[in-house]
Amino acid sequence: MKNLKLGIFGFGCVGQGLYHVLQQSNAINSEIVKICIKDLNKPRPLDKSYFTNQKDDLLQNDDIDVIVELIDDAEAAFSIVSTAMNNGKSVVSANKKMIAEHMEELLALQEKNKVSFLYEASCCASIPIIRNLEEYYDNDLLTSLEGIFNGSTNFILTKLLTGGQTFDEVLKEAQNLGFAESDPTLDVEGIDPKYKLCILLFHAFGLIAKPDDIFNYGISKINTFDINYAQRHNYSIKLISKCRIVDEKIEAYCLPTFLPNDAVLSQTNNEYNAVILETAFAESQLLYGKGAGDKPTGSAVLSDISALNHDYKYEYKKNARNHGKLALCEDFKLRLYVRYNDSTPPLEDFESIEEKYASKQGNFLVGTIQLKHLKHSNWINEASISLIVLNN
Ligand SMILES: NC(=O)C1=CN([C@@H]2O[C@H](COP(=O)(O)OP(=O)(O)OC[C@H]3O[C@@H](n4cnc5c(N)ncnc54)[C@H](OP(=O)(O)O)[C@@H]3O)[C@@H](O)[C@H]2O)C=CC1
Ligand SMILES: N[C@@H](CC=O)C(=O)O
Repeated sequence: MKNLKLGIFGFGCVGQGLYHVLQQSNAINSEIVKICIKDLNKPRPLDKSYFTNQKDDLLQNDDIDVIVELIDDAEAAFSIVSTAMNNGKSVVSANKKMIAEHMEELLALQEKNKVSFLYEASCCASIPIIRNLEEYYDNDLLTSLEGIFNGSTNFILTKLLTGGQTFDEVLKEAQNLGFAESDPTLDVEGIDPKYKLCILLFHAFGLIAKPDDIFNYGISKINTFDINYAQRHNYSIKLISKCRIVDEKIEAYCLPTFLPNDAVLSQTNNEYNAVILETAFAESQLLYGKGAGDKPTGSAVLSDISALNHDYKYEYKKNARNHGKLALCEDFKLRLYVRYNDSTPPLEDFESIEEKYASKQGNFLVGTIQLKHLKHSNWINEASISLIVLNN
């Protein structure tokens, strides 16, 4: 077995999680050579000699074979990862924003430099979804992939539905536990799970989608009125990311969704994530595990480092096979609950309205709308509007 020499960028939640996991695992032979962080004055649980704030101490260091990128700044991460690959080093990353925004450049860098770039931890943290999509679901029978791809929002929704705490209190708890992004807007507005959806869409179907092309709506406007609606109907509320192939087109979105309490995804609580895959013959399959947190995420990073010991690379076979054949589409229907306090949303945007309710506490309608009308409307951004998908 090789003795991999690691240069780690970032020693926050995930960096420290990886350190603990590496200490406790004897499955791989690796050594941390240096750790690059921003602030040299922060107290650290390791000897000072490990740390530097000079990226070239790692990137230009011939003793380092593998760069492990675990920082919270996507643009700095892209520069680090690009330089590392151009210097012939393999890279492991957990940075979904950077990967979703730069997928094409990252593919070219791997190709040009003949290095490996692995990022299992970027999607649903501890759930081994990317390598499964690459290896096990390497066929044309996968038709859809959906699930809960964000630990912080699932933690918040679980606590809000249980009652007793405000949105801000639960968000703070998710931040203290290390689940939330440094900018938690990425979590609560459904942007972080959309980045993950872009990555998984690529590994599932070979389509590179830009984050801006996929519609997302967050959970920040969900209030007691919506929670009461869910409880009256025996529903949970989950932030669902979904993509599926219909007639060589891909329908994809990330939206809060009411689900019956006995649905599999309703049983996925707190920081747990779940992915449901639909295939032609195996039918429905479920992957479940912690979607955020130090050691669960560190464990996925460890698995990538271990894969490098065996010279593992993603082959992106579906990209080669489906290149140019599939495209995102926006003309599909959603059954939607819309809660509003002030003015009624423009009813002409809807194909049909099946229920309209008004009271002193709040108003809602249930209707069917095409994604293209929803995505391009302005009224959905009003502070008093909340959107939640209702499954049939
Ligand atoms: N937290 C989680 O549960 C998960 C996080 N991720 C992803 O992992 C990555 C890291 O997240 P997390 O550990 O939570 O973040 P933290 O905020 O806890 O830690 C970030 C670390 O990055 C360092 N850093 C920031 N910018 C630079 C830079 N330019 N050069 C060197 N070091 C830098 C910081 O240094 P300093 O210590 O000096 O401030 C800090 O050590 C992110 O991309 C995140 O999206 C993925 C899955 C799960
Ligand atoms: N902020 C993210 C961390 C893991 O990707 C989340 O809450 O899921």
